[in-house]
Amino acid sequence: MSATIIDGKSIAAATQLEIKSRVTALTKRGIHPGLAVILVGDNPASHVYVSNKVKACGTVGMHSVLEQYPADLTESALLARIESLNHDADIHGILVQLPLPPHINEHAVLEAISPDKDVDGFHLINAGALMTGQPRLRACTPYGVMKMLEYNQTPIRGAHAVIVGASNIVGKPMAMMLLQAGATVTLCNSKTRDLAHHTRQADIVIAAVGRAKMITGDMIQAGATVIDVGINRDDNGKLCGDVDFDSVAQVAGAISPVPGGVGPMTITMLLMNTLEAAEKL
Ligand SMILES: Nc1nc2c(c(=O)[nH]1)N[C@@H](CN(C=O)c1ccc(C(=O)N[C@@H](CCC(=O)O)C(=O)O)cc1)CN2
Repeated sequence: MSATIIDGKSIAAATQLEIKSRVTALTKRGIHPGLAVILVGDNPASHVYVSNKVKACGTVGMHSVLEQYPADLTESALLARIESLNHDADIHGILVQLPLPPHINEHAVLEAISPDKDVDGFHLINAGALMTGQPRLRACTPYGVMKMLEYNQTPIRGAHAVIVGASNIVGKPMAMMLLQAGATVTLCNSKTRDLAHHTRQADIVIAAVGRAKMITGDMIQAGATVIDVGINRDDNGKLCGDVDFDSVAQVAGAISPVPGGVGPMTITMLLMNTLEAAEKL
């Protein structure tokens, strides 16, 4: 293996130290940043993610509340709860864990969160602000990827970045952040013809397509930086990303692992957004 490992766990720990000192300073001024996390239903992975988010709040000295509701919670009851949190002075960030049960309209829920407390950065106002180059609260996963590229000192201005996966929560905001930082961006999707033709031209590859190990070493330019956003299980049930780590690490200049890469940064940037929302007060 020749690639440098971009260690999300240690970048997350360093970033959390910075967040902690800003939380302490803000608390001394009488504002104690607070996050409300809402979980509807019993998706086992979501349970792990929300409890890790609440635990991380404790690590940096933030106030948090975890609200868990059964899968048959009505959409109107959820909207009413969000409206009440929008007016709660102790809460600076509101997060509704996705996915939601199918009977609840995800768009309606995300738009119900006050844009000033939308620490996921999914509200139309925050997505639009990012798109027009005036970022407010940013989507946590791509925000975390930007931090990882910064720590790795990956040149972005003038680089060609290829993103595989065009979701609203990762691919599209990722494209906007890289564009804003001066990259030339190619945004691929599941129907892109000859995907390898695109990825082979990239200085930076962001894999966020949700298919285990689909980006292989022969698809990567020598020396490229490869960030793996995927969270999948391989045939043996082992956690893996969208990148075939062993073959890609032979050719890439730098690579992020799964686990221990983007995941811990997603949670850390949620803390950063909550802090920034409280600081804006
Ligand atoms: N409201 C939101 N819902 C979802 C988001 C989101 O950003 N906001 N993203 C994903 C899930 N997610 C955060 O919620 C998330 C996924 C994975 C990790 C993580 O730390 N993964 C670890 C591995 C964990 C494991 O062992 O299973 C890693 O990669 O090291 C953090 C957050 C969908 N929903």
